[in-house]
Parts: sequence; structure tokens; C-alpha cells
Amino acid sequence: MHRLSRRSVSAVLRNSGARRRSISAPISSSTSFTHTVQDDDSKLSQFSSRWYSVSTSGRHNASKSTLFSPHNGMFLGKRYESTAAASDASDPPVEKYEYQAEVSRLMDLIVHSLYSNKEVFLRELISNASDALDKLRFLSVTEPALLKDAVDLDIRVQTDKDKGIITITDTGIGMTQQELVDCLGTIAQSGTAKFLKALKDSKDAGADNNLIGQFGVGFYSAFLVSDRVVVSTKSPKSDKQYVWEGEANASSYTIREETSPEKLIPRGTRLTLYLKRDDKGFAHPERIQKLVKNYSQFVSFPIYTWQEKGYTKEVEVDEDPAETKNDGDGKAEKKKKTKTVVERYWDWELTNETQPIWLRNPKEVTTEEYNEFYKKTFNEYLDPLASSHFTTEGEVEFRSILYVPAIAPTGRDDIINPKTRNIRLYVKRVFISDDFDGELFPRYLSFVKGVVDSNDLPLNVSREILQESRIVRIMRKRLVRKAFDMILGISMSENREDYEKFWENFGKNLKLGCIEDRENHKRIAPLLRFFSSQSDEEMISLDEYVENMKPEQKDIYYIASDSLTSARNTPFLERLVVKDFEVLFLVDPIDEVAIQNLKSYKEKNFVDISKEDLDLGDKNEEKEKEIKEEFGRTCDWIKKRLGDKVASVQISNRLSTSPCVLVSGKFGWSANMERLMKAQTVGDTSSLEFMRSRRVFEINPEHQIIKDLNAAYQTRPDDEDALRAIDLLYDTALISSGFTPENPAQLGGKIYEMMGMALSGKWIAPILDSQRREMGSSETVEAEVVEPVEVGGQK
Ligand SMILES: Nc1ncnc2c1ncn2[C@@H]1O[C@H](COP(=O)(O)OP(=O)(O)OP(=O)(O)O)[C@@H](O)[C@H]1O
Repeated sequence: MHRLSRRSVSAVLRNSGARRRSISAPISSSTSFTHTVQDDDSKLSQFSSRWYSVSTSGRHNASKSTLFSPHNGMFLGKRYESTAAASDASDPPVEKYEYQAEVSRLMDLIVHSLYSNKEVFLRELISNASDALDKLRFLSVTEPALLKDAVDLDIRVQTDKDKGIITITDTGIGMTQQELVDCLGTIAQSGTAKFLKALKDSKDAGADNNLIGQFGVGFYSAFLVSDRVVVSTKSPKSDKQYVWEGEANASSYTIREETSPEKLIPRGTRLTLYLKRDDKGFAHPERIQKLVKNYSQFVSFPIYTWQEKGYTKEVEVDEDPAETKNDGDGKAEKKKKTKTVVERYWDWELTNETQPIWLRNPKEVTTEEYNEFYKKTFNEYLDPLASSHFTTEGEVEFRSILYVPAIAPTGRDDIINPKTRNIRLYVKRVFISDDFDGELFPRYLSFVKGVVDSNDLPLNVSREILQESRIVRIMRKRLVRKAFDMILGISMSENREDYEKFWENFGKNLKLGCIEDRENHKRIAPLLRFFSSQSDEEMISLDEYVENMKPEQKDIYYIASDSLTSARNTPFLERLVVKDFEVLFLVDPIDEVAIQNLKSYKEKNFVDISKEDLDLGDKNEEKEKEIKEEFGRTCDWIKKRLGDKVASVQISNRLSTSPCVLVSGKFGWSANMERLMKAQTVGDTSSLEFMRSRRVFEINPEHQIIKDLNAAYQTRPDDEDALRAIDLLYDTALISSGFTPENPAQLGGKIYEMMGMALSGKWIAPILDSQRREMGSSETVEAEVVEPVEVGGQK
């Protein structure tokens, strides 16, 4: 589908007279009358005072007239008809025009500002040339006669380093006399106008940005490096060729007809830049070649640069009479001598790749070519894991090749650094930028590399434009979708190792995506991988988990832990293992938050098995009632002893071998989360305290210790040993459930105390007995009972 290029659109805008001054009389000719201009545009008015002062200065003995566009009456500038030119009857008249006030201002800025990135001038001018060729190509579809001159569509850059001149010639659409005035004397709603606005804003904000580097300023960037610019142009719409001439610092320009036969061109535009003294270095052929390669490598028309070449050849050299041999017959044998010389000549050299790989038909590009392009463009030494080449059409059109690198950059910080320069944006094959901050890809996908070439964005797209543009938002959506398709492709590859490699390098990014990109949960979830209670050596996908679910299983279970070993051994697993329910092991600190953000997968909720109210689908209400009757009061007794340390004490349905476990509140933090939060908390710990008080102490009524405690409550509820056993049970459950004890030394003390009680002279008593027997005494010697040690003020 053919589309009008952005520049044609900007020309339309320019001609529409939007934001122009109001004109109060009908206009019949472009030059016929003077007119009072009223500036009702506040933005323009800041420049207009200069305009009026210039227009009334009248340096020349010239007749003045105000120019309006014949198409729409738009104000274009003022024209002086030079009397000097008119005096020579053989020369066509040179017409002198004032720049529109904004152009003067812009040129003034360009000339008087010290911009470091001057070299962008070439990119801008080549891009104008490429646009002119695009426009011609587009129009020739309906008007084939436009191509009747049979000249190739190309761009040629010639340099004269001695004189400091650069000539850029294209065979594009050219400009008529009127277009020269419209286009090179005025600024409409183009990027250049935005540039001026941004410049004003940045000045207001006190910033001194290198705005030309960011924006480009179209044609006027020629004055970054030139004192004088001559534009000689021939439009197929006109029989005549016109020459526009402007100087840096001047407030006016001239237009005349080209009459020298040797300067006539069949079609297109020739720009001659007379470089400033300090910028003559740009006229070195090698430098120009380098700039073309750097900035305009993928312009879709051939760009030739004028280069010196050489070839070697053998030439005969004058023979030395001393070396002439006599063959004995008296005849002298002439010995021919040659030498190798380098013959130098100048010729055009193709300097860009005319067909960027992304413009080619994907069916015709080999994997090797994609990989080569990737390595060359991104300075990579490994082939990518995957690539995707696509075109989008419709609302927004762009072409792109995306890649998933084989490895993550070294230094983990880089992984979620959006400023990775991984996406190179082109607008109509002109390289625009690779310096993005999440505009084209969310930061969690910033590892994806690639090129994006849009026809819909303005060439001088700035970060601000990118952030605000609806086009960019649509592009971003599509790019993200394509990136996911590409990753899904790796995950479905027969070679499981590929995805393992991907996961190892970029798994964290996808988990971050679960947290940051709700919109794409459906795309991210199938790509996640975890170890599980039934697969702790090979990670599984959520699909594999769901496939492996038992018929009576409703939810997807998980436990978050700091290591596989502790996940494997957690008491929370016990009943699930008995029931053969698989449990995901979330051992990466980010896992738990990621899963909590997902909430469910394929309509199955994620359930943390370390939290209150775990329902394993096997409730037996009668049995529960029975147990409650038997242990209910014991629970209350334990709660009384533990006080505020726990929210409640309940009978567990998740234990089989452990006596008890400490469960997090339904909406509280798991042990894992508590540990992570603790590591990050500085200062106020009130939320930690609160979460702690929400824990639930669950007891296993089948366990002997609990049965003993139940008996203790019924017989001697005040027994010190029983109460100490409750304390120790709590502390032990704290550790085995993954929490950190608040006072490890005190816990140590309690353990020693219990050990003392348990052993109570088990090995020493027989020794004492035998000693006594040896001494012949019949007295029984009491084994020394270890007294409880007081630790931290508590026995
Ligand atoms: N080589 C060329 N051939 C034909 N027309 C040209 C050429 N160079 C410039 N023009 C005309 O001059 C106009 C102004 O060019 P300029 O580069 O200043 O602005 P732009 O390309 O429209 O917008 P931007 O400010 O975004 O670059 C162009 O829109 C185009 O119509």
C-alpha cells in the first residue's frame, strides 16, 4: 500500500495555513499586492517583532511586496525585486525574499549556538533527499510521466576538500519556484516548529540541551556547518530550474532561475554547502562516507559518495643504455623494463546497504543472514536464541526484526535497565535513536533487541513525542505481543535446553512482568517455570502443573522459601505429599510477589500452603467436631500461654508427622515474605509487628506431643514443665515454619533446659550407682538433676 510520506503530509499542513496569520482580503496573485498582517497567534508573536523590524529596514533600492501562497492565501514572506539584477537584461531577475520570522530566529539559533552534534546535518539533508525520492516514486505510480527523464532514483554526495564544499544531489521530486518559497522560507507544523517550541521550553526551564542532536532541524541544519547554501532544483511540474541561495546570519534569501547549461539537472535537487572555516573537515570524502554509513546506512535509495580509488598497473620505464646487451652478432638486445604504478581516479561508490534486511521478504532471508545482521548491529558474538521478522499493517505500519539474545548482559542490574540501547528505531529507514527509556518496550522486556522501522513517525521524533504519541503506544503493544510470540516459540521448541537457557537468563524479567504488566498476564503466565515437590530437578510450566493436578484438586499450591532444601522439608507439605498434590517451590525472592500478582492460572487460584484456612478438599465435619471437642480447650490453654504471639491456636489439617506449625494469616505475610520485608525495613517496624501478631499456631492432634499436652491440660494445667513445653513447641514451630526466632539465645536456653530434663542423669546415674556399690554402700544416690538455666530473664 502506498502512503503519503510524512513530509508530504507536513507540506500539506504547511499549505493549510494552520496557525498562520489571518488575511482579510481575497488573493489573486502571489506577488500582486501588499497586505497588512495581523498576528493573532501568541506563539508566533514572540518572533514577529523581529520580522517587522527587518521588513521595514529596506536596505535595497527595491520594490517591496508581501507574498501569499496562491493555493490558500497563506502568508509566505516579503519579496524584494532586485533592481541590480533587473538592470542586466541577459540575466533572469534575482528575487530577494525575507524569511518568515521563525526561520530567521531558527537560523540565528543554529548559527550562534555551539552544538556539539553538528554532524547530524548530513543525516537531515540525506533524509530530505530520500523523502523527495519517495515522493516522486509515490506520485509516479499514478503519473508515470514523472519518471520520463530516465534518471535513476539515487542520492550522490560529492566533496571538495580543498574548497570545503559538499554537494548533495538527489533525483527526487524537486521544487518549483513557489515551493522553494513555501518550503525553505517558512516553518509550518513540522518537527522544526516543535524544535522551536522545545527550545523555548527548555530555555524557560533553564536547561541548555543539545536539542539539534535530539530533534534535527531539517533543511536548516545545513547552516550548522555552512556559511552559504545553494539549492538548485528542478521539479517535473515546471520547465525551469530555480536556484535558492541563503547565507547564515542573513534575514533574507534569493531565488533566481538557473540558466547556465552546465548546471542544469534533469530532475531533483542539488544542494551545495559552502562550509564554515572550522567545519571544512566535513568535506573529506572518508568522513562523509563514515557519516553516511553511520546515520543513513539503511536509507532505501542508493547513496553514492565520490571517492578516490586506485588500481595498479605495469608501465614501461625508459631503458638504461648501460644495460643494453650485445648478443655477440653486434646486435644490441633491448631489455624492456617495467614498474608497478598506482593509477588514481575518482568515482562514485555505493555507500549504504540499499535493501535493509527488514524490508526484505522474510521468506527470502536465511537464518544466517538474520544472525549476521544481529551480531553486526548489536556487537554480539553469539547467535541469538530466537528472532522474529514481521510487518504490521493497518492503523500503524511498521517493520521490525526482534531478537532474544543468547545470554543476559553481565551485571544483574543491567537486566532490568531500560536504557539498554537494544532497540534501534528507524523512521523511513533513517536511523533515529536507540536511546529509549521504556517507550517502545516495558522495562522487564528491555533485554529484547531489534530494529523497528516506522513510516508513521516524524523523522525528528523526540523522547517527548515518543512518550505522548498514540502511534508509539500502538507500536509498543504490537512489539510486546510479538516479543511474547517469539519467547513462546522458544518455549515450545523441541529442544528443551533452549528454553532452559532463556529462563536462566531472562526468567526474572518475566516474573517482573507479572508484577508490572497486568495487561500481559495471559502471555507471561505460560512462560513461567518453577521447581515443585514432584520435580525438584527440572523446572515445570504451569501447564504441566495443571495437567498433573489430581481430579479432586481445586487450586495450584505453592510454598515460598529461601531454598529448595527448606521447601522440600517444610512441615506445610506433609499432608499434600500424602495426598500426592504437587506444590510449586518458589525459591527466588521475586517469585512470591509475582505469583500473588497473577492470582490464578486457567481459573485455578494460586494458594500458599503456609497460610491460614488451607482447604485440601477433604473436610470431614463430623470428625472435626469430635477433635474439636477433645482438643478445643487445650487450644485455648495454649493460646493463653502464648498470648499475643499468635492470633489463635487451631487444629491443623495439613500436618501428618510434625506436632505443630506456625501459619501466616490469610492476608498476612508468609515467612518468606516476612524475611524479605525484614531485610528491607529500615526504621519503622510496626508493620512487621502487626504481621507477626496475625500468625496462627496449628497443632496436629495425631502427634504424641500434642496428645501428651492434651493430657497435661486435663490433669495438671499449671504444670511448669507442660507450660515450658508449649513455649518450646512454639519456638520450634517458628523455625520449622520458616520464620526467624526473635531471640535465638533464649531459644537455645530453652532447648538446653529441655535436654537436661529429658536426659536427667541417664548416663551418669549408673556410674554413680557402681561407685556406690564399690564403696559397699547400700544408699541410693540421686542423680544430679540439671536445674533450668535462666536465659533472657525467662526460665
Ligand atoms: N531535497 C529536497 N527535494 C525536494 N524538496 C525538498 C528537499 N529538501 C527539502 N525539501 C522541501 O523542503 C521542506 C522543508 O524541509 P525541512 O527539512 O526543513 O522540513 P521537513 O522535512 O518538512 O520537516 P522537518 O523539520 O521535520 O525536517 C520539505 O518538507 C520539502 O518539501
